[in-house]
Amino acid sequence: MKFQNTLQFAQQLDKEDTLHSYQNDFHFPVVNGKKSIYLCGNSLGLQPKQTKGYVDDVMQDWASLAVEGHFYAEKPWWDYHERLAEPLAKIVGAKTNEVSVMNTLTVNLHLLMVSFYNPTKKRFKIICEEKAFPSDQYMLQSQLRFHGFTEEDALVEVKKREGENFWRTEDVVAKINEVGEELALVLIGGVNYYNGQVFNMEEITRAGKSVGANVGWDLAHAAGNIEMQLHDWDVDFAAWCSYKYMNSGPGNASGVFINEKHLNNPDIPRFEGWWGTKKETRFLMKPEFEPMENADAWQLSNPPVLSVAPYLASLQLFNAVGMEKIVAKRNRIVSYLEFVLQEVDKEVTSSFEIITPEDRGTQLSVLLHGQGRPLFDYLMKNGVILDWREPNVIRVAPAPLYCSYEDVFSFGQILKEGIIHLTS
Ligand SMILES: Cc1ncc(COP(=O)(O)O)c(C=O)c1O
Ligand SMILES: Nc1ccccc1C(=O)C[C@H](N)C(=O)O
Repeated sequence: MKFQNTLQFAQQLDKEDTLHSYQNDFHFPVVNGKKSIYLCGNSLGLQPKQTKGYVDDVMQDWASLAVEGHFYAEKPWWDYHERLAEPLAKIVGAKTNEVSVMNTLTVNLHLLMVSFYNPTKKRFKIICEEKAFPSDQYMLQSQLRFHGFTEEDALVEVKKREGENFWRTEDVVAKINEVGEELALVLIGGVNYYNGQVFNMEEITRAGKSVGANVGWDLAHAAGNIEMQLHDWDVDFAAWCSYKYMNSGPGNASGVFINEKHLNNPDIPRFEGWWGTKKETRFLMKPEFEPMENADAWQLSNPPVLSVAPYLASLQLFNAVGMEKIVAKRNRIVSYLEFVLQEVDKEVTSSFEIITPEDRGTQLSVLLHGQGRPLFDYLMKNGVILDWREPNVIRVAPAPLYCSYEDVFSFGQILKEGIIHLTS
């Protein structure tokens, strides 16, 4: 489709957009008395209007039932998290028994490494992407130290090529083959937080498995953003947070995927707690741990219901729409965003470049050579909410459920005004 950089054209795209009305289901921050243009769903998704009801229900049950709420609330708390597995499995391409919701992302990655990183003298190396999200770096470094290795010995980072802003799949695969029999684990962010690149998870997983390594993915920026088939790709494990594209609220519960083939395998080590033991016998308070037969075996504690409830609300919305429609809109709105940025670049003597490669989801990362931080500040002051990543990147992510083409057009106009304002 040939795009035009006019308000009328953007409004026409909105008219054709079957997801357009979903923006009314979200709360938007107001800046200067006006609804903001929210392009930051890759960091914190907006609050769906129906979420409060889900949380209020829990508060009400707590008030009126107190401890009885565990078993007699309308949605009893003791198995509240089970309601999330089916809708969530659809989003990440898993079987229902392979998915669970618990803890938070970094915690879950640590717990999953307990199960899937069991180094030996011969096979102990981990492959990750260079400049992974810092929490992932700290997690990997501390796991290595815990097992008696050092980063220098055991952490292999796949680099981008000189002068390029993205990773090449062939370089990841070549590194996997090079490390070969020494490779214990591949653990990469499925969508990179900085440049927005979508890794070829299927091919990289295949390569990792072919040399005998475990393969896991940090899907913080992937869940609710791209379509995945974790089960069919034979991924061993994955974890993601729910507060970005999945709109479940700040610091909220994380999702995990554990491949069915690893469930009920007594040889896989695991840190355990009472919510991982069989429901049927849990309250007999026996000393023996009898694992749940699904991914819930990794649960430690009784679910933080107030944090899981918003995730359920959000999943209900996601499933009502379906990932297929979300991805179709995402492709179009990101292409439109790219077009609008290119138009701005033509109209004013700016100097920025989009560093996100073609394999992308909802986010475009824009490297600013010129104005940098003042331009970002200008955008924020003028009602565009996006984010800044050191040293000089703004990340722009029009989440398909609540961003409109008009938002993208207006962003382009404000960006242009900002550049003119700062260079005049
Ligand atoms: C790729 C990635 N990994 C890890 C994290 C850390 O998540 P959390 O603070 O929820 O553990 C984030 C975002 O905060 C992230 O984007
Ligand atoms: N949870 C947060 C709390 C405070 C500040 C940022 C975050 C983020 O989530 C950052 C996000 N992971 C990112 O890709 O930038």
